[in-house]
Amino acid sequence: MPGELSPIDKAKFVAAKRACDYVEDGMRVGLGTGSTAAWLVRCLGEMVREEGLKIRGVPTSTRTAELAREVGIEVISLDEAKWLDVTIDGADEFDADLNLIKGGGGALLQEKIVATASDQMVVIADVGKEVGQLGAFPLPVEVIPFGWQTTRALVEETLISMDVLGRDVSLRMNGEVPFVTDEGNHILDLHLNRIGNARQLAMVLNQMPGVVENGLFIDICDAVIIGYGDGRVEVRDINAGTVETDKLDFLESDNLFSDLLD
Ligand SMILES: O=C[C@H](O)[C@H](O)[C@H](O)COP(=O)(O)O
Repeated sequence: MPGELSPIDKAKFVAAKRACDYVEDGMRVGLGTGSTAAWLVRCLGEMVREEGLKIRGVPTSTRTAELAREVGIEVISLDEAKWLDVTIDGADEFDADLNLIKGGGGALLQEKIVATASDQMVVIADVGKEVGQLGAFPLPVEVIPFGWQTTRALVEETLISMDVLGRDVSLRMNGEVPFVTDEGNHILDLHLNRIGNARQLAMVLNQMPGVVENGLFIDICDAVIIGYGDGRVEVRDINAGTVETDKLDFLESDNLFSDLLD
C-alpha cells in the first residue's frame, strides 16, 4: 500500500511511473540500473502484462536483465537493437544543465553506451539528487584490473595538476575484495567535493591508459523527471534548448502503488 512506501521510495516510484509516458508500443527501450530504474522496469513490466504493451528492452546490467525478464519484458542485446528510441535510467547527481554523475551501482559503462545509442535519454530521480555543482557524490571511474594501482596514481597526479579540490581516490570494495563490474573491471571512486569543469575532467580521465569510462554524463541527458516524497513529479526537458517545468500530481492515484507492491 502507498502508506508503506518511504517518502524516498514514493519519490522514485512516481518519477518512474511518469517516465512510462515516454514509452510507446513497438519501442526499443534502454533500461537503466539502480533502485529508481528498478521501479521503472516493474512499471513497464506491469504495462506489458496488463495492457499488452509491446517493447523490447536493452538492460544496462545483469541485475536489470534479470528483473526485466522476471516482470515479462522481452530482453534483447544492444547489438540486436542497434539503436534505441529511449533510455530511462537513474542518476546519482544531476545539475541545472542536466549533466550527471552516474555509476553508484557500478553500471556506468553499459549505461553510457546504451544512453548514447538512444534518440533520447530520460533520467528519473528523487529530488535529493539535484545539485548546484556536481561532485559531492564520489565520481566513479571504471578501470581495468591490470595495473589498477598505477592507473590510480596517474589519476591522482592528474587531479593535482588540474588543481582539483579533494583528491582522495579509493578502490571500490565488495566486502574484503575489490568490486568487479559486469565487464570484469574495477571502480575507482574520486572524492572531489566539487567538480569545477566537468566536461574537461570527463575528457581528461578517458584519455588515461587503464581508464575505461567515467561516470560523468555530459550533454547526454535530454530530460530529468524529479519525484518528490509527497507524490508530485516535475519534468525538466532540455530538448528545446530551455529548461521547462511541469508539475503533475500523483496524490489522487494512490492505487497506482498497490499492484506493484503486491
Ligand atoms: O551504476 C548505477 C547507476 O548509475 C544508477 O543509476 C545510479 O547509481 C542511481 O541509482 P539509484 O537509483 O539506486 O539511486
